[in-house]
Amino acid sequence: MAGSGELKLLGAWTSPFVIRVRVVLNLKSLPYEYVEENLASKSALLLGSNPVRKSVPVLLHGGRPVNESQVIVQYIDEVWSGADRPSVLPSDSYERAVARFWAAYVDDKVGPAWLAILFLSKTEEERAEGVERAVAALETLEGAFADCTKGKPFFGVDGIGFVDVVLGGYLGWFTAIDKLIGRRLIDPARTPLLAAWEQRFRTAEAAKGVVPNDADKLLAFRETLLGAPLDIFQNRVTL
Ligand SMILES: N[C@@H](CCC(=O)N[C@@H](CS)C(=O)NCC(=O)O)C(=O)O
Repeated sequence: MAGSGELKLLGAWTSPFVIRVRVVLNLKSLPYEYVEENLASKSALLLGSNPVRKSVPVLLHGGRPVNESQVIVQYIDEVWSGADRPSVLPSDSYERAVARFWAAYVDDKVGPAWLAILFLSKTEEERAEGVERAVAALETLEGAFADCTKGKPFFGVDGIGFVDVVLGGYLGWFTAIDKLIGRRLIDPARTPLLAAWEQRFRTAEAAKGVVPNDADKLLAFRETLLGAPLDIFQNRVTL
């Protein structure tokens, strides 16, 4: 098994993409050095490690960078496998393909809606439209959850898995959205299975201290971003 003494994660505390990696590092009980990046003034290490995207997360393993959160999660799962390290992806090839499909769906559908609601909508109507798009994607995921889990608590085979961490990374910002719109984005009436899943994920040991739950702090952070002419989001978002 590869050594774990040389892991460094470049991140940002609010980033859904960073959070999913941290949850997996916790699940695997891997010690790592966490470096909080200021995305308005990126470090030379970040720019040198991820020159193409210049984004977080970046995982440095023995000094070598791995980029893109879903790639990082799969890398960690492959390198640190075995009986003492719970697997995030299923061992069965077909089930693995299904998990990858739904993880991609989350970032294709929930990700842009999240950005629209919090950062890109200019009017109440545009925000409401973003909320509806998010809820529609969550309804589709509700069906996937029922199909994939057949009564189990998480998408993963034996606990928190790939789709769980990919979707769970957004839950911090969902807390802020809940406060902004005055109701739960993961609506217990429309998506009861996911609403129960949300509570389980938030309280899981691996998510504690990693998934933010302070809506006011997140909304204050959002205000600073909205007030700054940063290119943090518009580069990669297709609405
Ligand atoms: N697809 C990427 C998205 C990463 C991403 O968008 N990170 C944001 C923070 S939430 C970032 O670093 N933005 C800075 C920039 O793009 O300049 C991943 O999954 O890792």
